[in-house]
Amino acid sequence: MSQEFVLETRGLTKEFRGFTAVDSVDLQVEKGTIHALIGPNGAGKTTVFNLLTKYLPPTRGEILYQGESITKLKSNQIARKGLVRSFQISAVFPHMTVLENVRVALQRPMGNSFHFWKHERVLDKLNDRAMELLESVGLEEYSNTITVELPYGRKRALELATTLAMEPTVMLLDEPTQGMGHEDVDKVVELIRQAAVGRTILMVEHNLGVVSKLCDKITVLARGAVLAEGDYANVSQNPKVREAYMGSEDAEVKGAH
Ligand SMILES: Nc1ncnc2c1ncn2[C@@H]1O[C@H](COP(=O)(O)OP(=O)(O)OP(=O)(O)O)[C@@H](O)[C@H]1O
Repeated sequence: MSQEFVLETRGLTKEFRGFTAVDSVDLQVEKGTIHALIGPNGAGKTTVFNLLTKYLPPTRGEILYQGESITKLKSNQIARKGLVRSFQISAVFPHMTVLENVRVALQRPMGNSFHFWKHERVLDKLNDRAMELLESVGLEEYSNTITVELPYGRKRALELATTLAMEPTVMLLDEPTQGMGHEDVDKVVELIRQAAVGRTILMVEHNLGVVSKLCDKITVLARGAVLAEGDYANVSQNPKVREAYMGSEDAEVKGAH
């Protein structure tokens, strides 16, 4: 048992009809850290995330969470154990208000999310907690806004609030700053930093500036395998990493400053 690692993969492999998208990946995520999974397009990052959150079954290998094998568990089972993925496509209900979305998320751990419309009064009791969560992501003034009307960056903040409602121990963030302008990126970086207090975060992130600011440890994937690992300074100087990113050194330098 490796207690120091809250999340670990051993020989994790995914083949799609003979094509190896994830190749014997040994990932070790230390408790209390913000860990990034980076790599060029097609490196296998999304597939690793899909394996970790059980959207896909692995071809081979093992996944351990808090020292226990979760290889055979389902998505909802691991979410209940505290391994929760955020920033998924449509993680929120667009036609509910912002507050309603958080209340629904607060109901999820209780396993009765499908009956939320029947218990309006019960849900009202959750308002305080929901407002607290909205405050924690700076959305209190948007509580009565219909979610579809939220600006993009705010929608992401709401997704973070709905994830926090599930009281995750480990949060998996899938490209949290994707498609955002500078200002929103800075806000989300700050939110992630706050959300990371007392938790562990594993994130796939293309913006290397964000990675350099936030992450304690970086695992670089290339062609499905781990190419390098370390802190940003280490990894960004690694010639193998620079080569794998071919021509994107510019982006790296720009992104980091
Ligand atoms: N369901 C699938 N069937 C076949 N091949 C797949 C499938 N999913 C992913 N792949 C292939 O596996 C490889 C890894 O893809 P993946 O999406 O995990 O990479 P990524 O690092 O997330 O890329 P990006 O940065 O572009 O999102 C790619 O070559 C992709 O075409």
